Formats: sequence, structure tokens, C-alpha cells
Amino acid sequence: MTTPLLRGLNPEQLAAVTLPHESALILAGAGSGKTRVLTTRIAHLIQSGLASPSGIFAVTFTNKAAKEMLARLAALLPINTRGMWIGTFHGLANRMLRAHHREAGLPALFQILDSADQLGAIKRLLKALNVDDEKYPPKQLQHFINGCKEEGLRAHMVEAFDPYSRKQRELYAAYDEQCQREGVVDFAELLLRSYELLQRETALRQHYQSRFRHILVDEFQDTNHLQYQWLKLLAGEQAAVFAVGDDDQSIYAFRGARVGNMADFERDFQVEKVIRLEQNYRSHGNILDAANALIRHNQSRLGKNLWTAEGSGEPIRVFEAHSDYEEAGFIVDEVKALQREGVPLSGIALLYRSNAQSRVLEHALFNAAVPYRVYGGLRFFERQEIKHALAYLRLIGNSNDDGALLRVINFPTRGIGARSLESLQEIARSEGISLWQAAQLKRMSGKAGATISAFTALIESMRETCAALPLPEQVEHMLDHSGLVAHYKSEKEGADRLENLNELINAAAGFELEHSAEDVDGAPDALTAFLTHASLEAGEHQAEAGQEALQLMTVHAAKGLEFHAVFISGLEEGLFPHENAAKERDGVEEERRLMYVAITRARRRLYISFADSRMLHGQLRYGIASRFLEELPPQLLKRINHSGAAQPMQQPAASSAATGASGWHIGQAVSHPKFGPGIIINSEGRGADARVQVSFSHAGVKWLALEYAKLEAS
Ligand SMILES: Nc1ncnc2c1ncn2[C@@H]1O[C@H](COP(=O)(O)OP(=O)(O)OP(=O)(O)O)[C@@H](O)[C@H]1O
Ligand SMILES: [Mg+2]
Repeated sequence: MTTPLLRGLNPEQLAAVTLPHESALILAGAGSGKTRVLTTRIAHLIQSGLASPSGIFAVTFTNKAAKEMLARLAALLPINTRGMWIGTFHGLANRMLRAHHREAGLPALFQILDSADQLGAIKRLLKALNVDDEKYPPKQLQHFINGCKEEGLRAHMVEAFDPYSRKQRELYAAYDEQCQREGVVDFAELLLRSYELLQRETALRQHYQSRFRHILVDEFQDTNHLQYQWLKLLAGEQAAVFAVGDDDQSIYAFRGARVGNMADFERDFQVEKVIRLEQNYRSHGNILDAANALIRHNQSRLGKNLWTAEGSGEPIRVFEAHSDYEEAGFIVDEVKALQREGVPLSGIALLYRSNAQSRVLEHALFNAAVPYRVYGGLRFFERQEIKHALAYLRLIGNSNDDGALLRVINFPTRGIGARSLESLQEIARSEGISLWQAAQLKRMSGKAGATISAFTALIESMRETCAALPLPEQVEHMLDHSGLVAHYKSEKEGADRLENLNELINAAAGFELEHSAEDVDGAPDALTAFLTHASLEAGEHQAEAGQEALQLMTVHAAKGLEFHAVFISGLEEGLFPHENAAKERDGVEEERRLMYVAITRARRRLYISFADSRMLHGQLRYGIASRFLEELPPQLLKRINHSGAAQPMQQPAASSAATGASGWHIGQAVSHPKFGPGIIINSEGRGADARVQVSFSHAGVKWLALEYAKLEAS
């Protein structure tokens, strides 16, 4: 029973990993090893021949989590994990649609609209239909459309009893038509489309149902209605669904997540018994006690206990700052102190409730020359110049993409005025064709007609040249010939933007290195694959790959992750809990779950800070400490006073980042026969079970099982 794979698991974990082919629910608190159990189960199924890699379908919540899972599997098993169906809901749905685009009614080169693209498309629609956007605000409509899709509702299925909702419904239908015409798909559509595909195409459904005998779902508490239905359809009668989750970490109710899916799951899948894991392996006792004490204030809970065999560790450090600037300064000082203690920057997370809070923190970090990486927020792929560049690429890939065409037809300026564009749109509308096709009709005369023709000719010629070029050179060719580079060169503050554009070539090169041709999730060519990647993974390429960096993110984005040290900033009423929470039913409870998620990300050290005053939305506001601070037992806290300077931190025995008996330690230089030189940046497990995460100079970041990896100190 105790293969090296299973060694080190506690009895409940072992039971979960080795469960026979039946559906199961693992309900357990933070850091109890849910994700680890799920990954180990996949490895176990494959290793013991109970499943083939192609018979497994695993859903995680973020791209980061999916990547980590694949990396861990690769470390555990001598298999090629590349073709495995492990990814996010969106990623897997996209893959299915790429493979069966015809049956799904989509062009082979369909492009994905991210949230901003979608908003743009909606604005365009309202304009085309002469709808008053004050009466039907685009953002609200976007929310409505996505909400419907997440419930699995097409426009004709939406109930509407008053003129306003009827109009909304009509706009939803018109929006879908527009997307269809342009060959674009928004995020919510990815899932709904593939759900409908499976529902409609019996043979296809049966194919997947008999193929995926094991479906595994992480973070199950945050699945929404459609995701649940989708899983049910995919599972059919034969698959065993292995769902892991924690009701206390349900933080996406505002996006339609349903904790109720857990109860439905038990019923629908005849779950015999729910497995609970109660030992927490992540955090020291004080951190865990604080999390437990906090979440006890919530009424609606399924109820769970968590304990740890680790000592209580350090107290939780609480800092009250005069201002947000002082708070940021404090954090920077502490980060530096941690660095001096040997904690790598990637082992430190700086969390905040809202994206807007990051600016001051970023500013302080920038000034102190601390490298950092922001997850979410202003992402690389969301910057204006990158959006323009991607729009050119999209147009090269698919000329009917009206959104892309509108974005760049007159950028850089070509003298195509609003009037000419309106005429073009008019032709497209009356003929029911795309703008590109309308341009081909050459109905517009004079200068306007000539400039538009010149533009389409330019794109055509770029398309022709690009067809013969490798991906990075396609990007480069486009940058040079579109006029983007020249434009930003002539702009006074264009230097940053030029750097970003150059970085896009690097991104394409990096993408090509990482993904061989057959590994592009069924995309027909490298360009489409790259564009898909840009939409799905916005934000993950912004920092130089492999660079040690402090991790900045919202609490939402931190779900499932863990760090040696965590800072939670902005613990003020109105900010955290967020002021909007007061308006929602269950609002404060959801905020508290969010705080629970934040606290439980920390392994060894936790800082909580708040400021008496801060600039927010252009106004100075005075804050009072969050109620969540009051809910933490005072004996677990150590208040750090106003002096501004950080107090010297004692070097606690328990906070050493060593991997215990294995003899390796974080920060150590190592070398691997295949991957070359690197530095250990993270570790987990003990003894035969120990694994280390190594950042290799050339081969990127990888998890390695020490028992198998031939790692040498260097
Ligand atoms: N039996 C074990 N022995 C040693 N370490 C373990 C064991 N089980 C889990 N861990 C470690 O504990 C940490 C938390 O595990 P994991 O991330 O799987 O928890 P989780 O339940 O998924 O947490 P979350 O709810 O935050 O997603 C990881 O570092 C993991 O490797
Ligand atoms: Mg997890």
C-alpha cells in the first residue's frame, strides 16, 4: 500500500487518494491537503494502472494552479503531462470548442473576448442600434448577459415581464448575433457553448463520457450553476467525480458561485460518505487559531475543525499606520527584513481587498527597488499598446473580427474619420456582413474609400508575409508595418510603451518555446494559440519570467496558494469588509470568508496592517480598524507601534525555511543533470515525500521529488 507516492499521507488523505471508482466529496478546511490529495490521486490512478493519463479530466480554479498541478505530476510520474486535460473551466471548454468548432458553429479561428473586449463590443452594439447607453449602461448589460450565460440561459430562455427587461433580453440576443457574425466568443460563452455542444451532440457526449472515467474538481465550493451542470453532463452515468472543497472559502457568490452545489452533488452523485481532513499542514498554530476564531463568527457553515501538529510559531504582527503611505513604507521595510533572513521574495505575498489599493504599494516597492509582480489589476496584456498590437494580430488571424478592426483601423491615425466609419458600419449592417467584408465591396468612393482599401491591403500583405514566419517574427513584422512602433517612437512618453511592445515579441518567443506545435489546445496555428493564450492568461507574463519577485494580488487571486510570509493590508471598515458588502445578503459573511482565505495563505508569518487615513478614489478618507481585527483573539497578536520603523524581528527557530531532515534549504544553489543550475525557492513534505521547487537558470521553475530527482548541491 505504501508506494513512495502514498507515503507521508495521513489516514484520511490516504483513504481519499485510494478511494475506489466512485464519486466522492472531500470537505476540508484550508491547508489540509485537498489540492495535494487531488493531485496525488491522479498520480496514483495512473501509476497503478487504474486510469490512463488521457482518461483523466481535472479542473482547477486558476491557470497558475493548473500549471502547478501539471508540474507536480511531472515530478511524481515519468509521463508526459502535455496532452492531459487538466486546466481551468475556461481553458478546458476552449479546448473542446477548438476540437469541435464546426459542430459548435464556430469558425476555426474564433477569438476570445476578454472582459474589456466584451464591454467594447457591447458599446459598439448599443451605438449601432441607437440605444441610449444611459438608460442601458453597457457595464450593466455586460453583467446581465454574463449572469444569464452563467445560469445557462440563452436570450430566448430569459423571462421578462416588463418593457425594460424585454429590451435587455433583446439586446442580449443582438449581442450574441454580433459575436457569432464576428467569430468571437466571450468567457461565459466558452462554457455555455461547450455545454450546449455536449448536450446536443449525442455521439460526442458519449465519446467524452466514456473517455473521462475520472473527473476531479478542485475548489468545488466556487463552482457556479452552469459549471456544475457541465460537469454533470460530462460525467454521465459512468465517471467517478472527485470533488474537493471548503465552504468556508466560498468567495465568488458575487459571480454566481453556489455553495449549494455541494449538497446537490452529494445527492446527484450518490456520494456515500463525505471525507473530512482536519490536520492542517500549512500554517503554524497561531495563524491557524486566528483563522479558526475568525470564521467562527459566521453563522452559515457546514462546520469543520482544523488542527496542526506544528508549534504555535510567531504571533501575528498587527501594524497601525497613520496613512496608506506609512503602511506601504512599513511593508517595504519588513519585506527587506525578511529578505535578510533568507526568505525569497517569491515566498512573500502582499494581499489587498481591492485592486485600487495596489498603486501606493507598487509605488513604494518601485522606489525601494523591490521587484514585484502584480497578479490581476493592470496586466501586461491589458495595456493599451498591447491591446492595439493584439488587435492587429487578431485581424491578421481573422479579418471578420470587427472589434479588432475598429480598434486599429485608425490607429495610428490614417485619416479615416468617424463619418467614413459610420458609412462602413452602415453597409455592414444592411448587408449583414462584417466590416472587413463591407470594405471589400468597395462601395465607398473618394478619399475615404481609398484609405480604407489601403488599410485592408496593408493587413492582407502582413497576413501573406506572416504566413511564412515563425511566431515572434510575425509579431515583429506586424509591429514594424502597422505603424505602431513609429507612432510610439514619436510620442513624448512612448518609451515605456515601446518597451512593452518589444516585450510582446519576447512573450511570443517564450510562448513558442513552451508550447510545441501539437500542444496548442487544438488551435489551428501558432498565432491563434498565442492570441488564445493572451486572452486566457492575461497577467501571467507581465514580470520577467523566472525573476524573483514579491507577489502582489487581491485576496481573491490568492485562493489555493501559500506563502512563507503574508501581508494583509488595508484592514479598515469599508475597505475590508468592503462597503458594498453591507448591501448584499450574506455580504459580511462572504467578506469574512475572504479574510479567512487571506489568513490561511500564510505558512509561517502573518502581518495585518491598517491605516488611519488613505487616499481612495481621489479622496482622503479616515478609516477605523476593521471588525475582523477585533474578532481575532488578542493573545495571538503582537501590536507594532506607530514609530514607523520596523522593530527588529527575532529569528524564530520555527520560521526557518529549511526542508527539515532532507538537508536542502530554501535559497540553496543546486544543479540537476538535465535542467542545469538553479536555486531552491520552495519546499514541501518530509523524508521520502519531500519535494522542492527549483528556479533553474535556463529551464524555468519546476517541482522535483527529492527521492527521484538527482539533485546536487553546487
Ligand atoms: N500529509 C502531508 N504531509 C506533509 N505536508 C502535507 C501533507 N498534506 C498536505 N501537505 C502540505 O500542506 C500544504 C497545504 O496543502 P494543500 O495546498 O493541498 O491544501 P488545501 O487543502 O488545498 O488548501 P486550500 O484550502 O488553501 O486550497 C501544502 O504545502 C502541502 O504540500
Ligand atoms: Mg487547495
